[in-house]
Amino acid sequence: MTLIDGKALADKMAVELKAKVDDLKSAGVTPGLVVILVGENPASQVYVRNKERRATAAGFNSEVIRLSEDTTETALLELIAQLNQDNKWHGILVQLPLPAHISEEKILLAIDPDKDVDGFHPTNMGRLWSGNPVMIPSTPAGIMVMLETYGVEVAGKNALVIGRSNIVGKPMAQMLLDQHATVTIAHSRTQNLPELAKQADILVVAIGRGNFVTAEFVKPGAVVIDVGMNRDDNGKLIGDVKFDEVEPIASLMTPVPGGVGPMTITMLMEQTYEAAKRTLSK
Ligand SMILES: Nc1nc2c(c(=O)[nH]1)N[C@@H](CN(C=O)c1ccc(C(=O)N[C@@H](CCC(=O)O)C(=O)O)cc1)CN2
Ligand SMILES: [Mg+2]
Repeated sequence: MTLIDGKALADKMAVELKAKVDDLKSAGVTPGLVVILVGENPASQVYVRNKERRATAAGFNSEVIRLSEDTTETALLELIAQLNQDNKWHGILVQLPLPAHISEEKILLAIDPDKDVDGFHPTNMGRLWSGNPVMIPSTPAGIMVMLETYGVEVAGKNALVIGRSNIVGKPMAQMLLDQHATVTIAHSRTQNLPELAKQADILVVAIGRGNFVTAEFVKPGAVVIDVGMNRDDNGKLIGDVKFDEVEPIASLMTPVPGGVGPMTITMLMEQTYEAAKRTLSK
């Protein structure tokens, strides 16, 4: 089994991005990423800090707007409307999850689709599904880059995506389909899931249950991508795949941590850069 080193790939891409950003700056455009964080979710605080750090390291203009837990939906909508108008920002990102009193759907709909670096706006989801991707969700985008980098042939292969979220499962399925895989989407109510999974050449697991995928799910030689981030009873970070069991069966596999996660923020930076570059030709 070969381990897919997401961390090393992310670091390499960050170096290359810095050079591309320097060129873009010479042409008069500095990519700008603004991140909005509402509330005190500890994991979100870590992710947002990492985004800010990585944006600054890439040479972007970068700002984090931290709002209190009791921020109203109206206030957040007004802020987004302002940022949509501000040419300094090529990417606007609202960190999820939002507090329960704010509608995620309404907020995501308010972001200018051309600044929606997460690719969560229905316009961008529709662009992706109609074969004309512009801004795409960074987690599945990072997985596609990992597959390509590690020479995984996708065309004609059986790919099974376990999980149907808008953030990972659905866009992942479309990106694999776009590369001519035969794609199945499974989820918590799928019957005979181990049997189904055992037919997959490429297995992407984003179901959000620790150690869910065991040896009986995996075809010998399969490529196994683990999007899960769960805590075990001791507080240790674990994936959706039972690593020790699957490792002897798979040909290629992502670890948790150090696999899919680091590539997520890398792809966010790439998309912000691309959005900034597009303003040159406007
Ligand atoms: N607006 C968004 N909200 C959320 C997204 C998103 O893409 N856009 N995704 C997740 C959180 N997330 C980025 O925001 C994210 C999660 C995890 C990682 C990561 O690098 N994970 C590491 C482990 C980190 C740890 O030790 O806890 C890894 O897997 O190696 C990056 C980004 C939900 N919200
Ligand atoms: Mg993303």
